[in-house]
Amino acid sequence: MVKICCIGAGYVGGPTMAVIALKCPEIQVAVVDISVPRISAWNSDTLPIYEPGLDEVVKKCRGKNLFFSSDVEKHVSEADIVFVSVNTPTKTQGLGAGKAADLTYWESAARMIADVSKSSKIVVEKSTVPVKTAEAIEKILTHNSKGINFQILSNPEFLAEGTAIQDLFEPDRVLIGGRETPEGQKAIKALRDVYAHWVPMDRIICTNLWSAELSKLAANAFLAQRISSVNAMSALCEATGADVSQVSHAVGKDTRIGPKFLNASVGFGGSCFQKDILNLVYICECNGLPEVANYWKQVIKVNDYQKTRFVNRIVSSMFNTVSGKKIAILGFAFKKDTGDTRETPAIDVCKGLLGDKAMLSIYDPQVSEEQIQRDLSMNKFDWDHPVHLQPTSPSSMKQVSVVWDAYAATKDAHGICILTEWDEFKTLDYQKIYDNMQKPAFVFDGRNIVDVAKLREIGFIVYSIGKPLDEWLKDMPAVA
Ligand SMILES: NC(=O)c1ccc[n+]([C@@H]2O[C@H](COP(=O)([O-])OP(=O)(O)OC[C@H]3O[C@@H](n4cnc5c(N)ncnc54)[C@H](O)[C@@H]3O)[C@@H](O)[C@H]2O)c1
Ligand SMILES: O=c1ccn([C@@H]2O[C@H](COP(=O)(O)OP(=O)(O)O[C@H]3O[C@H](CO)[C@@H](O)[C@H](O)[C@H]3O)[C@@H](O)[C@H]2O)c(=O)[nH]1
Repeated sequence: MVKICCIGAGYVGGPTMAVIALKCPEIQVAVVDISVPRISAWNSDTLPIYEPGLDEVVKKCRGKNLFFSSDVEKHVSEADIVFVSVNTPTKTQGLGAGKAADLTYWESAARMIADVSKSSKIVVEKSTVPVKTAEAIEKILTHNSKGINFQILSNPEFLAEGTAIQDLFEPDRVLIGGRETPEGQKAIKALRDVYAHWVPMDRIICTNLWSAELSKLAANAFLAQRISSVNAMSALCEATGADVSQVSHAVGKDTRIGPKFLNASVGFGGSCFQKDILNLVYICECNGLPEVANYWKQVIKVNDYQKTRFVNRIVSSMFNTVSGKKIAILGFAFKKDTGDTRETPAIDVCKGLLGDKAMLSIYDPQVSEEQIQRDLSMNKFDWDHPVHLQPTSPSSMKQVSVVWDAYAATKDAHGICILTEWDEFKTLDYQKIYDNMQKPAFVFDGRNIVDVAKLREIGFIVYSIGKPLDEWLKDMPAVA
């Protein structure tokens, strides 16, 4: 029986291994993590991450051919294939701080594999890593390997949170990079055989190691670049009276461009886009390519501009101050259908409003009060780390209250900011909300989900990103 072990039971390791276990009943899959609470949660009825469809998959396989354990060394030593799916956040200190990937977790996992292995293994990079990481990992493994053969493969993951199970069931592609030696090719085939249980062969792409590593960074950079492009257009739409949804629709109809990933928003978030682009920028700089680095840096700059622009719109619309005013924040997660808040634009928007002394009342159906308080008190990039590896929660902020209902959040508020596109925000009783708010009542829709005409009819002053401006906002500066 082939044995797989995955180091890192996070957003990638957990769902990916659960799907491999489901699709390959004859393979035994162990997911291990240094975090005992995280492993306990995977073994309980309340999984540590919220992901539609995940519960069902885990329940079908757990205890049969899928196991979650904190006995990392035992499972690694027994495995034929070891996936490494640990976090690779942005470095906060030292050389490359604020840009380069922090490979501390990766390196310690590699050293542990070298220490405990007694038989040959295929080691698979599942984490997103800088191009050429496999070379460094190879050195760590082979210098400690006591004659054991390790083959390194790069098999980056392309799932998106909120649709992880669907993405894993029907991936656009599976990418496997390996050495161009007979042993490397044999290792590629072994991993390809795992995915071939459910992924059509023409969707399994095999490349050299460096192409696979770089393709992951490139894919995220291209996706984020589309969002920054449409967000840049949204500012121009507001200045000219064009409607960004109409522009996106017209542009996306061109089959060379395509309709996906053209939704204007308050900015992209999530643990990947910013981190991976900063990493790409750093690699370009290290390779003497400042023009290429600056090109990609601009994607992040436009994203920061979009978040600042949104905050400035709120403050300038509300008589240039939100000091002491209650603002309802609807949605805190970086996108709908996840409880993940890493790099969520809500952190920057809330911090901007808190800087102007607003009183925030926050509601998100999947994010806990503890997480929100922690995010708002943390330094940039610290929130890239898993909760259990973050500094302990500082005392909670007095200007922030977290409530469990959109109606409680909006009661007596001066304004509402929609920061996550949860479906339930589309069907709220906005008349009831309006009746219970201070007047004039403002809605700032950072996700373009509300019916602007209907809300204006009720009496709201509405700002919706990239849409023709409300009379109220027309002569106010876009960036105060
Ligand atoms: N989140 C996503 O949607 C996504 C998608 C594709 C790729 N990725 C990439 O996958 C990687 C993992 O991301 P994630 O979101 O799953 O991270 P995560 O923080 O949710 O999970 C990583 C886990 O690794 C564990 N860990 C760290 N060092 C360890 C060690 N030495 N031994 C055992 N366990 C260890 C941590 O405790 C944590 O539970 C990152 O490189 C990320 O860029 C993420
Ligand atoms: O048209 C769009 C699409 C997305 N977003 C925002 O972009 C961010 C990222 O969304 P998404 O890409 O759907 O989620 P992630 O889970 O971050 O997935 C991305 O990052 C993963 C980690 O590398 C990759 O595996 C995925 O392929 C890639 O889509 C979120 O804040 C979205 O709200 C927009 O603002 N407009």
